[in-house]
Amino acid sequence: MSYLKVSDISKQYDQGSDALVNISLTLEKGEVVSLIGESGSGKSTLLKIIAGLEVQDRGEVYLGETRILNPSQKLVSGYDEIKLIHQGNHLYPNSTVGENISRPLLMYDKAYREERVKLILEMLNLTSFEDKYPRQLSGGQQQKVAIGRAMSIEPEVLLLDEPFSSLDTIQKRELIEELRAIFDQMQMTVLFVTHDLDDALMMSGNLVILQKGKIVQEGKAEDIFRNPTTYYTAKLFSHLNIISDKEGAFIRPMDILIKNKGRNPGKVSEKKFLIHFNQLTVIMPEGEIWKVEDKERTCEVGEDIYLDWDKNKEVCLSFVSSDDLPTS
Ligand SMILES: Nc1ncnc2c1ncn2[C@@H]1O[C@H](COP(=O)(O)OP(=O)(O)OP(=O)(O)O)[C@@H](O)[C@H]1O
Repeated sequence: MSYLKVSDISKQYDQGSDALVNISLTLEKGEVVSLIGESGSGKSTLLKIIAGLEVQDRGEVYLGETRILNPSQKLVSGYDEIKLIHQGNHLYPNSTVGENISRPLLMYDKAYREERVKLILEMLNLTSFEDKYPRQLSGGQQQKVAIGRAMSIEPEVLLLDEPFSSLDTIQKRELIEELRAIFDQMQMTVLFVTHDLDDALMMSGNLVILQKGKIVQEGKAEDIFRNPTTYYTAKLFSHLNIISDKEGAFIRPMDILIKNKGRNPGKVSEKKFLIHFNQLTVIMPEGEIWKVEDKERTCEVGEDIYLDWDKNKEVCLSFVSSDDLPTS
């Protein structure tokens, strides 16, 4: 039996606009899943409903055998077993790191509190910061303290709602890697919400993709990358070049081979130096604009090149709405 079960959840804030539509998903104990979706796709609403902090119109959430009650069904909303952490989780500015982490443990005896705080500080590599105040910490360290505070009462499930969006890319990657190792070690069940695919992949290879309140695809990242079912999921991973003589077929810039002669002629109109390759903009015979990765960095603006690719690498979609495609 699944551990965290979200069953057929729907939610409308205003009549006529769906925030969530028939959302079902399950997490096993110790599973870490990244939930990705653009702004307004319903990610925060879903996490709040899972945590018992928002009222859904339909559907249920279970943690093991326990049904999670929403604020209309329970006097004090929320559960110690399910902790929601977001960017706005402010620390108490006049309390030290140690005091912040021990705050939720006030009703426990002193010895247990001290032991738990010590353990969390060690786990998060924050022992030397125990007596410091939040203002003396970096943004990443403050977020770690917020997570430590949520973990102090030993929750079963952590729901992370873009908690690192204020951090720079390097800080964020290091923190995600560090936390992932801790979650594995503690067998913590985690749903990590982000709008950034790189962050999602750093945290977990198991993805759930949300678009306009609906789950459009879920599974292993590699499978979604190679076999996306919608244009939106395909486009999350990279730019897609439209293969004009094949309906619903696309080729990713990284899957294109650049040749001196052959088929698919094009003219390089722009070259951008990126970390792992030069990104070329190529004008194709019918005026289509393609993006191509020049890994050898040999092509120049104005050059005529020929493009080739393995047919197996083509992304073929059975339905593409004209609204999805770029207008050019
Ligand atoms: N309290 C509210 N009252 C009315 N509408 C709301 C409320 N909260 C969210 N919504 C609407 O519900 C939809 C989903 O919002 P939600 O915040 O869950 O999305 P999100 O994916 O978390 O977005 P973001 O990444 O920008 O935080 C949006 O259209 C939003 O405008």
